[in-house]
Amino acid sequence: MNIVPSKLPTGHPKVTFGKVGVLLVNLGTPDGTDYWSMRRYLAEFLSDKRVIEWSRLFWYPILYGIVLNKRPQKVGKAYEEIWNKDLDESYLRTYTRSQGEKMAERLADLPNVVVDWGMRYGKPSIAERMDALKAQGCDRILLFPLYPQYAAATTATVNDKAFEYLMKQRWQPALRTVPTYHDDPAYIVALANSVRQTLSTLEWEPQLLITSFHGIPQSYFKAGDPYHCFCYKTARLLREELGYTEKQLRLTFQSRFGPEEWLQPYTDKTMETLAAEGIKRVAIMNPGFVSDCLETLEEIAGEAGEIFMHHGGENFVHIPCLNDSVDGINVLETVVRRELQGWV
Ligand SMILES: C=CC1=C(C)c2cc3[nH]c(cc4nc(cc5[nH]c(cc1n2)c(C)c5CCC(=O)O)C(CCC(=O)O)=C4C)c(C)c3C=C
Ligand SMILES: [Fe+2]
Ligand SMILES: [Fe+2]
Repeated sequence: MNIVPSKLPTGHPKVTFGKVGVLLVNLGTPDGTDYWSMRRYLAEFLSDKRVIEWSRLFWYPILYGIVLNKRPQKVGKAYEEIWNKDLDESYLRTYTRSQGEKMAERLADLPNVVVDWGMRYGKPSIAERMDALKAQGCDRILLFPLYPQYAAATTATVNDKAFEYLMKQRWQPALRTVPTYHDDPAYIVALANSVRQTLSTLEWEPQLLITSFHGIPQSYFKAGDPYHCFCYKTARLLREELGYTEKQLRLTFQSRFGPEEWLQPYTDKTMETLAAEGIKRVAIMNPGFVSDCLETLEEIAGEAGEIFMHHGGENFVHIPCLNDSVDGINVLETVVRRELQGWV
């Protein structure tokens, strides 16, 4: 409920309150595939201390001297291959917007709840959308980093950014952050349904299902990041839900960046050796990604498939992420309604 401005004493600043905001936040994405858009995006992303933990004194000369000169062109070409040409944006932004819109429809029975969406890097920024929620009278905000498996490089940096915004506010909204939901039954069932759905369209049967998660450096894992265990738990629960044996489902880690050792087994290396093991029909999915994006469409559906076929594979299918499917929104709605308890 908002105080009607006409009832306020003369000279009293306008006050709005009484609503609850739900802010969905994904990683982010460049505004375009050109050099400068890519460079701006990568500079913001790769100067985040939660993403690259090396000392700034060591990392910045490499970032500004080498990475930001070469990588924008290379990665821009990869983005071009998976760009949503209809809306002139990446699919990550298309799906995140659609998730926000569909979530708002699902929560229509809660008239005091306002749903919005934003990105950790690039636009729309977390600060911009938190400002917009406040302006609409949200004095409580549920912040939902869209990562089923908590990691410092993803969930924590979204939370950091929201708290950084709060540091500058005179009237801070109360903030709740959504915890890891890697073992939520709604999430596991939705993943299993997506596997069954894709496999039902095939004329062949996979010998192996690979669950490929984004990796993190080994050093982050050794420093206590729980991400590794959360990925393994998701994969185990999915295997049990599907009724597969341990041989029928394998977990791998993708998207290595830089010279460090990352979590293993690596997805690309695994794809090279499967056929030699006698595994020639493979399905692969990315349970850690709420939306399809560069890392799933280009690196897995594209590159990983090519590696597999080049090394003797015969059949390959990529199972899409949950995206804005009915099941995908069911998962997000289940988590949001649970975390809103006591506020609505
Ligand atoms: C050290 C670098 C990186 C860490 C650690 C990292 C962790 C991490 N990332 C995701 C999800 C996504 N990453 C995406 C792209 C991407 N990731 C890195 C680096 C690290 N990620 C880079 C440099 C990039 C940009 C592309 C590139 O230059 O290779 C994306 C896709 C964004 C898109 O617009 O499509 C996602 C999503 C997770 C879940 C994670 C750790 C758990
Ligand atoms: Fe990443
Ligand atoms: Fe673990």
